[in-house]
Amino acid sequence: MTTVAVLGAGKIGHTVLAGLLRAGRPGDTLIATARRPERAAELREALGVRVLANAEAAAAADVVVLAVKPQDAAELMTELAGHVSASQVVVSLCAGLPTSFFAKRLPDGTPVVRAMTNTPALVDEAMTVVSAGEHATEEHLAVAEELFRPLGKTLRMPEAHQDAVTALSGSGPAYMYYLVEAMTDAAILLGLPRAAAHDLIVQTAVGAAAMLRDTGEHPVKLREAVTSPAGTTINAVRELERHRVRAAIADAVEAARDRAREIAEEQG
Ligand SMILES: NC(=O)C1=CN([C@@H]2O[C@H](COP(=O)(O)OP(=O)(O)OC[C@H]3O[C@@H](n4cnc5c(N)ncnc54)[C@H](O)[C@@H]3O)[C@@H](O)[C@H]2O)C=CC1
Ligand SMILES: O=C(O)[C@@H]1CCC=N1
Repeated sequence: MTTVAVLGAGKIGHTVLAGLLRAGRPGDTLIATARRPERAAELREALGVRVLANAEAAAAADVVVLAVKPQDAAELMTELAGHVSASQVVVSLCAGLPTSFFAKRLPDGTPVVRAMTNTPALVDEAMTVVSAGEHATEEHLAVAEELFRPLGKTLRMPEAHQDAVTALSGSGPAYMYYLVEAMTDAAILLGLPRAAAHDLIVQTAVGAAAMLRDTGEHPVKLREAVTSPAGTTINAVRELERHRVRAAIADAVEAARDRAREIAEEQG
């Protein structure tokens, strides 16, 4: 079995490691790195994986997962100099950074896969999109897919789509939680107890998501089925349109995509 090192085991790195352990991967095939010694101790205790220095971790792994913030990636690559070779696969989770960012800092020919997952990996419901960099072959993409498959769904897309993917499914859970928060406020306005409102909204979100997934119906059809003539739902939909919520969502997703592009420019 391959050895996987997750460099920078913060929120998403920890989530990936925990998911792989849940899927039955032996702890001794996993390595984590952390900046602070307290974090390293936490990871050892919570996950039972090895926690090493970045260079040591990378050298010992077949698959090197980069899970630091994009702003910390260049420094990390300096630390890895001489410890990664073209026989390994580097999988970057860094928002915005193209595979070329890593390729020019790694030995010639090192395969780099750009991946974007999301936090529902915590409950094995992630959406992960993988894209091949210049030296990544079918085999390397398969390695990355195999890594993320236990955490939810995986999809291959050309790297050119990754900034849009980041804005959509990478950041997407935050938009869903924002909607839940807003609906909870609305429920409070209507006088519902907060705990009951939370349960109503969460089950409604879960039910609607299951309908989308299990029926395969177009969302418009599903919405129409809820919207009775001269009923209540159409009044709410009219307000959403009046407040230009559809346009606001388009602007929001575009702004996230633009930020991914900006990160790449800032980091060079
Ligand atoms: N949070 C999310 O939903 C998602 C995040 N990502 C990407 O994953 C990466 C990490 O994001 P988060 O986990 O949210 O951030 P985070 O800040 O929780 O995790 C990053 C971790 O890297 C550590 N770190 C930084 N430099 C290091 C170094 N040189 N050596 C060892 N550890 C180092 C930090 O101490 C921190 O614990 C980012 O590039 C982000 O774009 C990708 C998909 C989803
Ligand atoms: O907000 C961010 O930059 C990261 C990337 C996608 C989700 N979280």
